[in-house]
Amino acid sequence: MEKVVLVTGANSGIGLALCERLLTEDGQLRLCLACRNTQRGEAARSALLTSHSNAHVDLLHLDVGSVQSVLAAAQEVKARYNRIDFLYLNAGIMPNPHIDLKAFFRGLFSRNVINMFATAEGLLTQQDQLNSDGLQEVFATNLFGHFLLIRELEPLVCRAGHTSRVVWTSSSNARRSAFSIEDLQHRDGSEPYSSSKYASDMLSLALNRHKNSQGLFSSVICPGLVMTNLTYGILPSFFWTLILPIMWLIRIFTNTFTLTPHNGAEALHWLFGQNPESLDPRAKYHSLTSGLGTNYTQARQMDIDEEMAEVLYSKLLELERVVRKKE
Ligand SMILES: NC(=O)C1=CN([C@@H]2O[C@H](COP(=O)(O)OP(=O)(O)OC[C@H]3O[C@@H](n4cnc5c(N)ncnc54)[C@H](OP(=O)(O)O)[C@@H]3O)[C@@H](O)[C@H]2O)C=CC1
Ligand SMILES: CC(C)=CCC[C@@H](C)[C@H]1CC[C@H]2C3=C(CC[C@]12C)[C@@]1(C)CCC(=O)[C@@H](C)[C@@H]1CC3
Repeated sequence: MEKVVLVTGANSGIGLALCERLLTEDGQLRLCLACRNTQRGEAARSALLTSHSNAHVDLLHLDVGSVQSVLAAAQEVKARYNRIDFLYLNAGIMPNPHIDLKAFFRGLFSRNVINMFATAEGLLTQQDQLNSDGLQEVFATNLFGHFLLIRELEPLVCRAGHTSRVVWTSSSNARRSAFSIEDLQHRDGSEPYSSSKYASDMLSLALNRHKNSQGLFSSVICPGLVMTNLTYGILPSFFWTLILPIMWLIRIFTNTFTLTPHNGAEALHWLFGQNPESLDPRAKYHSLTSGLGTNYTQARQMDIDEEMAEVLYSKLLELERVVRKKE
């Protein structure tokens, strides 16, 4: 039976590389590229069909940062497919990033240097804003839109006698200290990206608790540091060009500099071949690349408070009720 796979943020970076790898692995797939920009989505679809001419690749208009778009896209998915085997929740943003250069140079000469390059802890802040639904944009895009999508697609992913999978593209930048259960949307802080990624780690755990019995299994991954539109937005492009040789050098010392979207998609691709019952719901699966360029996936335990994950889950359900009422 052909598998149905939906990928959000599929038109570039890690999402597009994942699609390429999945089609190479399984030519029978029905792949749905969920993209907010139809032109960019069409370009990605054409590129995939150039290398996989017999593949089934569909396009879906989806802006995960908009409640109305998520509801409309979910209706469309339910009309097109009768089940979803894999839901890759990969779309993500980091708007207006700011690097603390002082902290960077301090970190460079400290014992924490490897961790700093792997997680960017203490280096990055962002400026977030409200979207047209009155939600914080980073929270709405990286977390809530995806949550709403899962809820809407429950008839296709929670089916008796059938297993479906949700995979979140999280980050090693996810940090417990950046998240507050009193301020889910991170209105008052300056690390909305870290907060939203930590929330996705918790939500994955809660989804497993609530939905495993209905055949839905959730996992989280970190792609490592990958050169994509997201990272190019952090520093001016001439700077990246300048330091790129240094970055390839750093790769000798840390396996988290995966650098290419193909390498970054390793854990996403690896999960595709795994039996969900063999996975650890408390683990984050990291894409890693050795100094010699070999890709592999490693499970690392997440720093998660199960009780807080439950509270987050119920708060998201409550917010869902509120936004549905508005709609
Ligand atoms: N690059 C890295 O080092 C790391 C990335 N990640 C995560 O990987 C994921 C993929 O990012 P990456 O490939 O790096 O960056 P890209 O910017 O290349 O990809 C992000 C994708 O998400 C899409 N997207 C953004 N906002 C929305 C939206 N509102 N609705 C629908 N799609 C949207 C983008 O579409 P569009 O082209 O229209 O903008 C794009 O296709 C993100 O979740 C990111 O947080 C995690 C750790 C490290
Ligand atoms: C390599 C040199 C000499 C300088 C680059 C310094 C920073 C720009 C760089 C160091 C660690 C990086 C990093 C990320 C962005 C760029 C850095 C801060 C991320 C935050 C990108 C998005 C993610 O989700 C994280 C996993 C990355 C963690 C490391």
